[in-house]
Amino acid sequence: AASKRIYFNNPMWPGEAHSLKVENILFKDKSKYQEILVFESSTYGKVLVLDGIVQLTEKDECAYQEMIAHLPLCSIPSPKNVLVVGGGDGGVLREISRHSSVEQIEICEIDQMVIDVCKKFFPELSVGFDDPRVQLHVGDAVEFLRQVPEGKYDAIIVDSSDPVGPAQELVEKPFFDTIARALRPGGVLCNMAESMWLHTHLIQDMITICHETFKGSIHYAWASVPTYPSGVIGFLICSTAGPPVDFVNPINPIEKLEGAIKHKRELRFYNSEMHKAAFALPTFLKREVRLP
Ligand SMILES: NCCCN[C@H]1CC[C@H](N)CC1
Repeated sequence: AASKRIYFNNPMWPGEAHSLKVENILFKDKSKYQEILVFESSTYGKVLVLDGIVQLTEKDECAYQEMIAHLPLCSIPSPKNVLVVGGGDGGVLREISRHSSVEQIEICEIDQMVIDVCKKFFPELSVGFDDPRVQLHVGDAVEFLRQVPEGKYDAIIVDSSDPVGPAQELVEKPFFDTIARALRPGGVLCNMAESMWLHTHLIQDMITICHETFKGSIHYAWASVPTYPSGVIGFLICSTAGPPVDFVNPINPIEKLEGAIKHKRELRFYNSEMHKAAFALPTFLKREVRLP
């Protein structure tokens, strides 16, 4: 029988849709926060979908998880305390665990069902939860960050879904204020920053907020992720003002990860050249978005 296709339309990308051929549906339910779907695709392996938006596929998740973790962690000298906001699939945890300097990895994910579903269907990602340095908090990161001691983290990674639904508040100023307070001087934030082809207004709004909130450096980087809208995803890397010794250097990685520690799973996307290249921006973006 002709296999089914799922079309991914969304008001976040009007006038276009991405589709994937479906072999079979593996899971479909509603959590307290969102609809969760897992299916076996014909060409991208298993796929996780939240509220009708592709979150990850087995084939291309490496690009997003590796870049969102290593762009910040290779920009500061020996990160120790790291916080992940979102990231309930465990992929970012898997990547952070490659850094031998890291002593504690906290994660605040709002939806327990996402964690349970990923442990069942995406062991290649949820393996991240097995690292003994990981401490899981299930709850709203907006509240979680309010009670975090000042200056606790060297790095915070916001691995969020789109700002429609549970992740709405994660692009608003009050949230960025709590992030800046939770970072040590010279600490670094890396958050998901949508598509340069589709969302330059949203990117500009986030950069304006970050420019007011983070007194260190602000950089925009991007990577190719074929199953995300327009095939690319951006990252905002912001640092708090810090003493010169902690100079954050996003563009030229100071931590060479490739040879660092033997990890059961090889890197598939990240390397130092890709790290540097990620910060090269097309002319239209430099024109449309005022990067400080
Ligand atoms: N943790 C998996 C990735 C979550 N981030 C994605 C960014 C792009 C969005 N359109 C979908 C979620």
